[in-house]
Amino acid sequence: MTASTSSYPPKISASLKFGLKNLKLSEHCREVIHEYSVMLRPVINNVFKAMALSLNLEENCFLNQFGERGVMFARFNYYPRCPRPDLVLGLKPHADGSAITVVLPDREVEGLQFQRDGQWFSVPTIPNALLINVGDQVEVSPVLAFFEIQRMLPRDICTFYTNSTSCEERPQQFEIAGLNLVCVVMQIMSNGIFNSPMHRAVTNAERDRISLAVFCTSEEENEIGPADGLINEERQDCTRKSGIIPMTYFEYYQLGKRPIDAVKI
Ligand SMILES: O=C(O)CCC(=O)C(=O)O
Ligand SMILES: [Fe+2]
Repeated sequence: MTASTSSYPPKISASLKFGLKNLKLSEHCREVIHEYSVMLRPVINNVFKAMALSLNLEENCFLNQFGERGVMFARFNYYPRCPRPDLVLGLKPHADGSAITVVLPDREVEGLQFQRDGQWFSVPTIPNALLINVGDQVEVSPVLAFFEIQRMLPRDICTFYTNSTSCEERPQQFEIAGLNLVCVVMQIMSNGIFNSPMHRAVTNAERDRISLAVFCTSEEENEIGPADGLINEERQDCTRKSGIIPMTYFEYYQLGKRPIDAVKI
């Protein structure tokens, strides 16, 4: 599997369309993804620390729950251009099930939108920036932090995108090392203070759009609970003890439900 062009997104072999289930990552792509995940770790650590400090908590309290071996899984999204974006679902409204999600949005094409007060707002493109979706503090506005990074992913990582331009075909997503049970960790660890915002992705009439979302979830065996200092007389524990949801994230997704609702008391 090789990138056949230096354009962004690159054109790829049509054979990918038939073999997504059996998709084997080339050695080089594995290395790139690994390198990217290693580079993300200090970014993630800093975000967790900043979130804790913003609540006047001990700076490692979220990080400790996330664990040394927190899990990351990557989703490559490809949204083919469509002459009637109004008729096409890009990525339907959802809240991520991760603790935090690091999104590498398309450099040039907008498409990601967040909901506030029932209205959708587009996230502007900022070249060479990562978007960290850490939920919103007052239940209405997403807190997005943009981190300039020195370099973007090498382009051939994009060989995993399908190359359909048909708007009948739903945008493709596939995961690497996906999880079946996902917990809405951040909302739980912060006892409902940071809420994961609803967001969606829309398609573009003229241009294809791509993005890479890396979902960071806590170590699988960790039991998640509100951080010390966040439960008091005014604010009781508002989630069930274990953050694990008894149904898979994607079953909720299909039903258009929010997984967090399953663990709220
Ligand atoms: O395509 C995007 O910019 C966002 C993708 C996203 O929200 C997701 O994969 O969960
Ligand atoms: Fe998302």
